[in-house]
Amino acid sequence: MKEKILIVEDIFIEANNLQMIMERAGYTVSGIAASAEMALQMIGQNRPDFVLIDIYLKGKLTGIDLAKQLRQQHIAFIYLSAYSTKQILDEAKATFPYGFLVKPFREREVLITLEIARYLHANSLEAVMRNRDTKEREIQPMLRRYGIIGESQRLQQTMQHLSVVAPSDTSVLITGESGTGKEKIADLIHRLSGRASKPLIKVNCAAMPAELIESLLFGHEKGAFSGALERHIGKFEQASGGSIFLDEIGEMPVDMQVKLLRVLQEKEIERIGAMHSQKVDVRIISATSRNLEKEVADGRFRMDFYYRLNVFPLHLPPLRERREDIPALVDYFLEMHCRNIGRPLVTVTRRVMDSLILYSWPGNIRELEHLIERSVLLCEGPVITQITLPEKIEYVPVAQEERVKTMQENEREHIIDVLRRCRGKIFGKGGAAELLSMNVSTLNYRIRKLGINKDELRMPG
Ligand SMILES: Nc1ncnc2c1ncn2[C@@H]1O[C@H](COP(=O)(O)OP(=O)(O)OP(=O)(O)O)[C@@H](O)[C@H]1O
Repeated sequence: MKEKILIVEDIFIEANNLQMIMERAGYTVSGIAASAEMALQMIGQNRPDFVLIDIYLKGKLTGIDLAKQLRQQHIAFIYLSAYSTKQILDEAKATFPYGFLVKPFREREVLITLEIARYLHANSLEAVMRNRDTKEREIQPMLRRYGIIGESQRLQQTMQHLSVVAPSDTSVLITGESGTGKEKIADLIHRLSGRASKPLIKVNCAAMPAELIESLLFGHEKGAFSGALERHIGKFEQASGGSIFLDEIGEMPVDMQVKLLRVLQEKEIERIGAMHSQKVDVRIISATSRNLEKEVADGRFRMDFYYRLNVFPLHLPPLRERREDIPALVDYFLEMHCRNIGRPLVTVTRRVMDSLILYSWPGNIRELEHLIERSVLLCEGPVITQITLPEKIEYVPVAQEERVKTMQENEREHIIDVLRRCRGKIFGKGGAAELLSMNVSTLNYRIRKLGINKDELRMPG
């Protein structure tokens, strides 16, 4: 059975025409709403899979207003419109529709647009992450496309939370040590939000001179202070309609925290020297490597500001707490840096990989990335046989032979063990899939993924 579709269109003949097209193609039309308000009511009673929305509607809300709400509810939508100005088109794009149909449309066009929309919706990062059954299989390539490497439970949990918050306008506070990927995650939140077509403006709060912060963030009028030779548009205005990333927010001086709090509450800014304040529509994503709760307790960070920023916290664990991600990250950076300098792929020996897994990575992923980049440049053959880790920094005090096996290594060994017992038989009675209570395709996928080959199935010795 195909999806349920709600049509939001105030011209009866057009709505009726669409309904016929949909039903002929086997879709169920769950209703026709003549306004956005009516549509919201109908969605509350009977949730559709897709909504076709006319942009210009009777009533207070436009189709674009409705779309913003649908995005928050994770319902896919396609716009219908007879004409559109550049401004309307920009606004529509910012809501990330799954399609746009220009009236008058032909049946074939409508059906193809819907097919493509169904595909996009089913394959969006968010959809994949929401569907627990497909997660195992599809989440990695999807995250990889966004340059996020790591299969550890800890990282996956953070990504799950990210997929929930990204499409909304909620303020997010990303915490984690330096180099854990906070900026990368901020990029992803913006790209997965309805604001993706608008700018993401990044501000490093630690790098701004205290006396210039206000003018850099909010802007100033010409002549507002000596040296203000021209009008300056601040970062908040530059981010209009998009997001602002306040990195190292823990470094923000207390007097500026008060001013920023007002911006968050009133959604208004005032250029220095301006007569009036003005509205801004900006989503705030902030990050810190400090423990802000401690900063609040010590009186260095305002509690009210902290709570405003921390509506949705996302934590990135340090690399030493997710060592199982190290091999995949090493391979990723090896491939990336070899490609960058146009040389054939190099690998590392098992011994080198073990030492990388054991190291404590105080600089986290950034440190690992730089080390691999350096090693690729220095390596002359196809294999890196030695990597010198910084001397001053201690190895984790676990002897090599006592190293705790990663979950992947355990899984790999367990699957090999079972396959040996079944003499390589995977499906059918007494096969490995049955013994492991896994379905055959999942087992085959894991075998490929873990790089298990036939030679390993021979009994040792
Ligand atoms: N999961 C990941 N997969 C691949 N690369 C990653 C991942 N996370 C971070 N990186 C890379 O590691 C480097 C550091 O990441 P990023 O700058 O986002 O860290 P950060 O936490 O913002 O650091 P800082 O607090 O010092 O600003 C970047 O080059 C980034 O692309």
